[in-house]
Amino acid sequence: MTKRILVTPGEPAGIGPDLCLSLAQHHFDSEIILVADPEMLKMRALLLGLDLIQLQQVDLNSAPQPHQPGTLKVLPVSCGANCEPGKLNPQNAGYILKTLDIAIDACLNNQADAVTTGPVNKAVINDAGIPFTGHTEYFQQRCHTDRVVMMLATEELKVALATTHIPLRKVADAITPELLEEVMDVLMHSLQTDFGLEKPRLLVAGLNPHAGESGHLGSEDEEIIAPVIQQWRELGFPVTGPLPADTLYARHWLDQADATLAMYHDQGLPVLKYSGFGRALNITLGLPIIRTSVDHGTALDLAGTGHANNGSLLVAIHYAEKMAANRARHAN
Ligand SMILES: NC(=O)C1=CN([C@@H]2O[C@H](COP(=O)(O)OP(=O)(O)OC[C@H]3O[C@@H](n4cnc5c(N)ncnc54)[C@H](O)[C@@H]3O)[C@@H](O)[C@H]2O)C=CC1
Ligand SMILES: NCC(=O)COP(=O)(O)O
Repeated sequence: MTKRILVTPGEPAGIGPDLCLSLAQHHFDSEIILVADPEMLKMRALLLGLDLIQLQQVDLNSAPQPHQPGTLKVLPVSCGANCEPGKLNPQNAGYILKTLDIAIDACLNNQADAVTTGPVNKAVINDAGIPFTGHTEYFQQRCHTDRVVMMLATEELKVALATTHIPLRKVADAITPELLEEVMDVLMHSLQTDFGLEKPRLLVAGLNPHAGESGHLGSEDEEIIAPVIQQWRELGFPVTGPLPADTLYARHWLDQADATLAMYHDQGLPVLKYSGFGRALNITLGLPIIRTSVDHGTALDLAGTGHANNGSLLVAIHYAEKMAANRARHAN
């Protein structure tokens, strides 16, 4: 059956709208629907010389039809405020969150099979007076899910994160046995069900330099991370660590693993972006719905220029399609 994927362009001043417009030129087996302001899209299309694309308004009660190149389906949501490429406007924060809410609700109500999100600027949403740390936490909250895990992935490397958008100063306190147990549960379950890895080979990074150097450079590695790893090893899973993060991301170790778990955002993601920026996707594991996303930010400098690369958005949509088909197979 044809799947329905909702795509939110994210920050309207960024490259999200440009990338979404580029989808008209691609083939998808599923139905692709942008949840966005059609007027904003038309203005961006004009700027980019893509104004021949037919924008078709849809509602979610119709049966999904495969994507037709040259056309784009749009579920209309009005920006309500001025929107210039490259210029953030806090007055559009409500619009951005509304597109996410519509997409989340449609998935929760089984009117759509997955949502793929474009990048948002977290600061401008906060500047509008709305506390917002990221899609990951927003989807967790809106789906009433106790624990989710952020994972960025390419064909060759999967990097999951134990903590997401918190200040570095708070990371060590956040690494508790309870957190790690929950993160490992979500991660291992998703690697098994969504990625078909029966016994995932996982490398877990330590928190401190040299994984604590036997306790001389911090106690978290031995006292908190190692016992959680041991629990999984006793269940027969090939989980290795805590490894010094610099060693873990060396080819020697990665060649023996299906996935890696980093303790914080900037421990794992620079490696992923160095090796695969532009062809990676971001997935929120543990949600009742499917959410994939791009591996990059709003790139305000490129909005409206035609120089933004849509590789990651294509990967994120294709992966959402794959996950939706997988879940439908499991459900039958
Ligand atoms: N999924 C999301 O919503 C994400 C949002 N962000 C947000 O994006 C904002 C800007 O973040 P930055 O760290 O500056 O990262 P960024 O990814 O927006 O930009 C970093 C550099 O990469 C380039 N770049 C980014 N995407 C590109 C693309 N598709 N094609 C070609 N070049 C591209 C940019 O021009 C810039 O030089 C922040 O507010 C951050 O919170 C960042 C990552 C993910
Ligand atoms: N660096 C990836 C990132 O921060 C994405 O955050 P989110 O908005 O997907 O939660």
